[in-house]
Amino acid sequence: MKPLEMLLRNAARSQKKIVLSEGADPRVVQAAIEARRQGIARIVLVGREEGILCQYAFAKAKPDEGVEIHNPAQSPLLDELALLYYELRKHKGVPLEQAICEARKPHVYAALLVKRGLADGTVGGAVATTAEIVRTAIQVIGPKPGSKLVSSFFLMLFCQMHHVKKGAHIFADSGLVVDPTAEEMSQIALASADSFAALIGDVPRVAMLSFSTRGSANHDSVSKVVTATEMARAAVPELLIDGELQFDAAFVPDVAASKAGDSPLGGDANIFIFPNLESGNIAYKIAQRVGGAEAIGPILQGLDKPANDLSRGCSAEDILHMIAVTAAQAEANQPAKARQEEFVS
Ligand SMILES: CC(C)(COP(=O)(O)OP(=O)(O)OC[C@H]1O[C@@H](n2cnc3c(N)ncnc32)[C@H](O)[C@@H]1OP(=O)(O)O)[C@@H](O)C(=O)NCCC(=O)NCCS
Ligand SMILES: CC(=O)OP(=O)(O)O
Repeated sequence: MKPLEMLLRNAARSQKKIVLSEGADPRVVQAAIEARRQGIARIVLVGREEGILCQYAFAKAKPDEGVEIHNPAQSPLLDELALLYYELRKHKGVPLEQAICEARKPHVYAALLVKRGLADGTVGGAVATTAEIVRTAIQVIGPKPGSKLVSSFFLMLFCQMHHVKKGAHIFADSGLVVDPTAEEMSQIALASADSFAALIGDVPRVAMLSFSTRGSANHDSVSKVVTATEMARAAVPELLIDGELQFDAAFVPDVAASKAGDSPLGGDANIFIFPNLESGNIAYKIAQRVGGAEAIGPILQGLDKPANDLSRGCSAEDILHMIAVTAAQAEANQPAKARQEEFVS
């Protein structure tokens, strides 16, 4: 089964409640309509009710029983959520009055719903910038126990006729950590390997990318990638990882054979870790816009609960796919015991 079909089918099975913080955006409403039509998730749309219903009317549709509309300013949950925000941020000197203002902001309200356990995950960023969405996710939902670094990745689906290699790949970090240290780059690699296994169910094969292969160039930024690879290998010896490699040596078996004949990846990596956000962000947009890859992201990893971003250039279909990914992350997060109880009841 194709990775996207698998994600959509698994989302439909789990019936998670996903909050869309930009509820009145026409692409968001289209995605909500399609998510309900395909039975992928229950949806909370955050925003002014008139604006949201207006978009439904344009689309000649009406919200069904699986859709809730929350206007933060009029929500009966506002006081409780503002208090929760205050508790989370008072150690940073945030006063209660400011907490109330913050909780009225749609993306903050959405993250608070997830933090409070009233929804399973949130998606925003069709309008807001990545910095706004990510800062809120980090401050409200927070890193999961044992994880210091929150990072992001794109699920890149190669499924066009011209794609010689088809299937799911990860590009990271293409959205969040601007200039990772070697240690941070190794953490991004390990988190991406876990995300790939959880979402796609395949064995991760990680390439640590550079403009150099096996010492063909000399520079501090090359040394960083070599050190990051060693750190990741030391932390998880069984992980299939190699670096420093150029993209062709990581992706094309013939080139791998000539440039890095000893590479355990053999030019068949499925996870590509970039040395910085410049290369990661530019690469995903070129692969998407020139190469015709389907790009789902930025998907955040290392958070306690799912909160995901979008590119402002996204389509309704991109948002639909992100709803499915968010549901899959929520399902993967859920302890096995809780899943069993849900299954029995
Ligand atoms: C994510 C981002 C907004 C954080 O930057 P910032 O808000 O200036 O960071 P700050 O240093 O002020 O940190 C804000 C909070 O987040 C925490 N934080 C920042 N980055 C973090 C990370 N990667 N993991 C975990 N925590 C992080 C800080 O510890 C701080 O916590 P606190 O408020 O409780 O003290 C920043 O990394 C960024 O702008 N990234 C690029 C986003 C972007 O434009 N991408 C391109 C398009 S996709
Ligand atoms: C991920 C990303 O690049 O987001 P945007 O296009 O909104 O800047």
